[in-house]
Amino acid sequence: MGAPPLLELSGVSRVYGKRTALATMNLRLRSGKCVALLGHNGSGKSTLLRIAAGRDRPSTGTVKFDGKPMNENDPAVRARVAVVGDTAACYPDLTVREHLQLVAVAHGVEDAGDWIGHVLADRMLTDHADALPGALSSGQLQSLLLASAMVRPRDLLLLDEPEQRLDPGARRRLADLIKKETADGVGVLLVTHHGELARAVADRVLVLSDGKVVADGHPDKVLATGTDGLTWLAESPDGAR
Ligand SMILES: Nc1ncnc2c1ncn2[C@@H]1O[C@H](COP(=O)(O)OP(=O)(O)OP(=O)(O)O)[C@@H](O)[C@H]1O
Repeated sequence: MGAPPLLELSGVSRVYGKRTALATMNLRLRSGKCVALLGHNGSGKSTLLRIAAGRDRPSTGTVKFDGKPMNENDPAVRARVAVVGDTAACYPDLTVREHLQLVAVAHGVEDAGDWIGHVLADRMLTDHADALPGALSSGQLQSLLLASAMVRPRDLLLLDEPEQRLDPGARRRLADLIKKETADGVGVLLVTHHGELARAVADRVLVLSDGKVVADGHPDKVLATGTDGLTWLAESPDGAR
């Protein structure tokens, strides 16, 4: 029997009161692959990502990480799953470098100094290494969140709109980062509003609309070029290409 998928959602749905945020769906992610989730505001992308991270429980269905039920509180899960969310959780009195040192220490990474230096340079934060979060621009803060995920071990990387607030150059570096992650064998689940980013990095794209999967396949099949650049098929009223 082959290895189980890194992440497997089976029959997962999420209902809040009377609202179905996520209709029943299945998703498998293998190591070294990137699945991108696209869709309008409120279509259920972040709900799915939170469930995948074990931060929220599905109303139905199961979530397995490496063949075992996903449990965010399991130390093995916390050691192997990195999440870059949409909220900037920084300590106001720790510098950029101290944040990265803290994450490295918390995850048992020894002698992280050189690697932290590399990550700082990679995210264009070297000149801001000694700055407090309050002195960073919003794009630099987003880069710090990404850098925090890079200084710790990970087999699964969950990214919720990581392109937010990044300029085109920083978005290109983000695409390079995601491609390097998958090349290193990390499985990446990417929530994004950016079709170009999804096309650049994803092996598969899922489009959600009102909590339902309305398109699923290779980026070239799912993503079409619209008047304002890449858009997704489901955006056209009749779903036609
Ligand atoms: N804790 C909650 N309680 C009630 N409803 C919620 C909760 N979280 C999300 N929802 C609802 O579930 C639906 C899906 O929300 P979700 O945040 O997953 O959308 P999204 O696709 O990530 O949107 P965006 O692109 O705006 O980030 C929305 O209608 C939202 O209002």
